[in-house]
Amino acid sequence: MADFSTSQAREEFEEQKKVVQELQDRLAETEIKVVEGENLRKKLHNTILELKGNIRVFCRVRPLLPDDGVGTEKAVVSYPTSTEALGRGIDILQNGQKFPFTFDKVFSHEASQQDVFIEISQLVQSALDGYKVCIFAYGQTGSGKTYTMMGRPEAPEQKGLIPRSLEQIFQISQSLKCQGWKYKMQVSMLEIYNETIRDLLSSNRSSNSDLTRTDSGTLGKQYTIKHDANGNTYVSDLTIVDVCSIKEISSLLQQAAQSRSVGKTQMNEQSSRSHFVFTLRISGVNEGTEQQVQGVLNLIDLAGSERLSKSGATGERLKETQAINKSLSCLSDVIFSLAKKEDHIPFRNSKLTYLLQPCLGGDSKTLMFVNLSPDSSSVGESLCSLRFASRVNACEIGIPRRQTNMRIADSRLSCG
Ligand SMILES: Nc1ncnc2c1ncn2[C@@H]1O[C@H](COP(=O)(O)OP(=O)(O)OP(=O)(O)O)[C@@H](O)[C@H]1O
Repeated sequence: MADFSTSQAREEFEEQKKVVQELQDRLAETEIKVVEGENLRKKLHNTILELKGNIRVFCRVRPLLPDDGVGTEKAVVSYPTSTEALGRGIDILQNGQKFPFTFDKVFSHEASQQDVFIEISQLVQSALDGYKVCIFAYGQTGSGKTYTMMGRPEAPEQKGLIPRSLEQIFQISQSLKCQGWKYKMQVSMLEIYNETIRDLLSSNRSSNSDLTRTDSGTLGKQYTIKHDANGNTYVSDLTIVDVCSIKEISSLLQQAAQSRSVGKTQMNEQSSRSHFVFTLRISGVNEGTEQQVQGVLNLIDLAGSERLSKSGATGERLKETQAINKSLSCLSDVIFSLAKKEDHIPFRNSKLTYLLQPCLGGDSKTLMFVNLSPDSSSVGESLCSLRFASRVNACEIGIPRRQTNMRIADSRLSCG
């Protein structure tokens, strides 16, 4: 009797074990399918957006910082969990009222630099395939634009999108060598400060910060923005440096960081008061197939978008804030005109919009980050930024075009 019940129990146990194993296998299969499904969703989503020609918008909320002050930690930001809005929605609470927004992607304060980079790495890679790519960060002072774009280069896991993108580009260009591809890379870096372009890689810039704050760039240099028929942008007299390695770019980034104007406002100790534009031009030639590609990667850290009343700026700082507000309001004029499909788009109204013309009005793949501070005292600014970002997201700028041709056809054309 005892033997019978033991063997029955063993059989039941074996049966249960089989069921558990089957369930585990099915779970593993489903998990793989979910990952595959998510990858497919991302790919289709990207394709749809490319076909629609919209500017993509990613939103990123930074963590609360000790400097944010006591009483500002009240939760004003939340993330909807519904299937449609998961990972794409953000709700802002102001005076008991909830304001919902949806973007292509929303990163909470928990997102790491790597999490953010994974989402843009495909876009970065397309610069190597011959596309013009433009990524810019918009948001109030201290909301995490520079952290997102540059990060803290001294800590590897906190490196931002610029160093990560460049590392990826160099890695992939190396691995494409065996397929016959050779790439030439050129870097330029500029800032727009009080409506004046400054060359951040010029070797003969004045080191006197007061002088450089008020002069019109490096002496005798014009820095005129020009667009050619292919939608490529050039800035006259701007230093362009050939680069062969990530190490070379890193030292150029350091040089540029030292040259950047930084000032103090009530909102951020080390507030960057200028728009920073990093440009990498990529020319690729395939020795085997004679194919040529020309891509551009523009990475832009805009100056803080806070309103005058909040920044507490006076004197020189007030002038800067007014200039920043002017160029950012020109940017929003351009965005609104594009959204309304007006015949005339006022690109020429500011240096920033004229420089960005091919990214905003042309055939680039453009992505905007809207950065937010999570503290309750920033809720008004956050709403302004999110409303602007929603308009940007709705803008159709055209279908991205790849700049590629055959070397033979090219040389015939130039001979003829
Ligand atoms: N995701 C994040 N994780 C950790 N710290 C962050 C994050 N985002 C921003 N910070 C920190 O918050 C502070 C302000 O960020 P940051 O300087 O990037 O703001 P900003 O928007 O670029 O300001 P500005 O307009 O003055 O350039 C910095 O100390 C930065 O290191």
